[in-house]
Amino acid sequence: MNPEARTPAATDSKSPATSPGGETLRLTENVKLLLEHAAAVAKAAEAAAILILWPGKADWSRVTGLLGDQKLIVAVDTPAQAEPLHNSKVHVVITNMPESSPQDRLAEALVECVTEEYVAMGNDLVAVYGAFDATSLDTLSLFHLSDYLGRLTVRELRQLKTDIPVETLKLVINLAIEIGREGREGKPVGTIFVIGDTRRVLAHTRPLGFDPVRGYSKRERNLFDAKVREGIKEIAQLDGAFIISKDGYVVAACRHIDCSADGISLSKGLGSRHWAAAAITRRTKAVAVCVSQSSGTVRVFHDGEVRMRIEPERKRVVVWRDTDGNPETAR
Ligand SMILES: Nc1ncnc2c1ncn2[C@@H]1O[C@H](COP(=O)(O)OP(=O)(O)OP(=O)(O)O)[C@@H](O)[C@H]1O
Repeated sequence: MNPEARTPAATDSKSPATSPGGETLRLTENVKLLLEHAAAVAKAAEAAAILILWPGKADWSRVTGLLGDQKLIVAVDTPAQAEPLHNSKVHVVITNMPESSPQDRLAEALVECVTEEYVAMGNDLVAVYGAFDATSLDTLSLFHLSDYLGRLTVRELRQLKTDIPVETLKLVINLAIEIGREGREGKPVGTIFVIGDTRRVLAHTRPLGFDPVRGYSKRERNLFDAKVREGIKEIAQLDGAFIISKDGYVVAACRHIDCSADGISLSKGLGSRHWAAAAITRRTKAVAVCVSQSSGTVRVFHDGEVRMRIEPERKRVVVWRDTDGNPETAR
């Protein structure tokens, strides 16, 4: 049956009724058809779950009835909207982006589904959301999560508005993720990579002692070479930051960043390494990639702000907004 063949006004009189932001989802004939089709697609694709992007109220027991035995995840926009769902059988993710487009909220919800471990990166997932009509559900999509989230990561990198090639950013971020996950000889390692605008970056930093990459040829400092990356993992145990050119060469290592943190606000709990990473990207056009020694988390800074956050066990799962907690003002 074609859902489009039904009129949008064909409502189910037994359904409660409101829409996103507090109203109730009306289980119209079209919405019921969409949900039944979502269940059929999920079954055929062996999807791990069905995600419904609906921040308002709904009769979730009726919705789950329409979905059969499929796992249901509901994406809401705020913790307050999640509250009434806590005692129900549905899983909940919070986007924290009530003002954003349905597509951006969906992208965030997909990341949260993996981050909350409701589904795995290798799974397929069916999403139902209101792409065209925010007051209802009108669209059904099937995602292979690892492909989709990988593409989103690149899209997010492209949005950084920097002249640093995405390939260099990806390379350094992947290296940072590996350092955060593996550490060195069983010990956690933290470090900073400052990429691009190298002349100005060098002017805002000073050597902490001897520079372990000094005297090496350009070829021996090329991060696109796997052997060079292995060497950098060794040096990452030392204090200070790596300075990387936009084409992926290590220009200097073990540099102390001397930058004022004026005008910067970061989440509570982030220490001097992260403040230094934020500050250098506010004073220059560089992008900084910071690995936390205490958690293994990788954060990407640009223009003084956290633009991406990657948790250690969840390679390629990116949280775009810094949701560590309440922002702390510059100190
Ligand atoms: N301005 C700086 N430039 C370069 N490296 C720095 C700077 N400030 C701190 N670091 C490095 O960060 C290390 C850890 O500092 P701190 O614990 O305050 O940072 P943090 O942000 O909490 O990071 P982590 O999560 O890695 O502990 C220091 O020992 C030093 O090696």
